[in-house]
Amino acid sequence: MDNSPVVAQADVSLSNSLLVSLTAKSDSQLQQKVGTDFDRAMMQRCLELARRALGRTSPNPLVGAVVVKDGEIVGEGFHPRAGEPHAEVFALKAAGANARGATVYVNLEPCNHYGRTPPCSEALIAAGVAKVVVGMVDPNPLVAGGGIARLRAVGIEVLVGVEEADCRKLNEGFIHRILYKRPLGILKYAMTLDGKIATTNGHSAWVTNQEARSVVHQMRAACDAVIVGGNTVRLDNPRLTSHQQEAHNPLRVVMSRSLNLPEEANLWQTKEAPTLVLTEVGANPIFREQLLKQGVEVVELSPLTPERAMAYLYERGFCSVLWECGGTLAASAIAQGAVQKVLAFIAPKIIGGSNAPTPVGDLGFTTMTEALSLESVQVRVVGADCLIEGYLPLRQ
Ligand SMILES: Nc1nc(O)c(N)c(N[C@@H]2O[C@H](COP(=O)(O)O)[C@@H](O)[C@H]2O)n1
Ligand SMILES: [Zn+2]
Repeated sequence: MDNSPVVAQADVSLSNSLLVSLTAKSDSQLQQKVGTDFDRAMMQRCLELARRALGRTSPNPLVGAVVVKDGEIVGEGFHPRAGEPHAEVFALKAAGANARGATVYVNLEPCNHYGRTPPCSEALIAAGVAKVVVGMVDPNPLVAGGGIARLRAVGIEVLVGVEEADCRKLNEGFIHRILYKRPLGILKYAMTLDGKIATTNGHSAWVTNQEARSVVHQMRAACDAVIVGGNTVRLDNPRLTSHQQEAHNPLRVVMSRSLNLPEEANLWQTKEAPTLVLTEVGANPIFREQLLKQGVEVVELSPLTPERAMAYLYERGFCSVLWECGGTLAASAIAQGAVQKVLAFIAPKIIGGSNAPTPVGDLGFTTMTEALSLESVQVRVVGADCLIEGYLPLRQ
């Protein structure tokens, strides 16, 4: 009898965006279903609304809210950016008097503090809502259950944990930022089936197909910054934008100790998206001036390391940073704890070349037992390519 994984094979041929979990069960399968089908559908609507501000809310989270009265949506809203009102406030405003006695759905616990804006808990109480359905507790110590407690204290029914896995995934950068005081570092690379990211002479356009490259563009739209090293600028001359009209473009960051970079590069064109060059104190002052004249921001950090870069980007309010660098920088970023998540595109191509570059340089490991085993691994087929996504084990 043929015991091959027929389901996976069949699905792969049917869909080019199929998600196959390598683990026995995916996170959402493992998660107990909370709420009714209607509750879950409303929470998914909140997530959809929240995504409208993808890449634009940091250091704040992505939040959407829906007000439901007598089974009908009477108000919706999302948080557009830090400093502007929260999702709940927009949704309550849209609902107007209909908010009295209504149920409010929101993917993150309503806040209960005065930050840049007043507490949403008080706005919900003032609007006279009867019930609040929450996707996840806010990890922000200023909230951390306080919003839920405040609502319950005045007799508002609160249900927590509806579609929690999806809510956490959408705001994984925000959660990581709050818990670890660093942006979430995501290492993305594209390699051939034989593990090469370019040919021996550095040519890499393109390892993967258009579909995979479009997924990368979407990833960029969701991130606050994308980092490359000087070598990537010299060899690939990338644009690092999201390549979509309305979408957010991340801050494009180049790490270069020497500032020995090309005079002309797509990254020095800053009309479409901003560029920041991180360098060492005093490096190549003439070229530094040239960059500044073209509108490129230059910041000196000594010593210039991935950890220092992430600490700096945290201070700038970033939640997520995409590492699109070569193997040497990727290895230091991993070694210094600047990477938590890996997105590896694998193209079914073989290029060979014993000196062709690979995605991760030397980590100093000598035995296979030292290998970093990714967790919560998911495999997705994207066009003709494959995307493996997973998380590095948390460092103690
Ligand atoms: N529930 C909820 N909805 C939103 O739309 C939000 N932006 C948040 N954010 C929480 O409040 C903090 C930011 O407060 P300010 O915008 O500075 O007033 C943020 O860290 C989250 O904890 N929550
Ligand atoms: Zn709020």
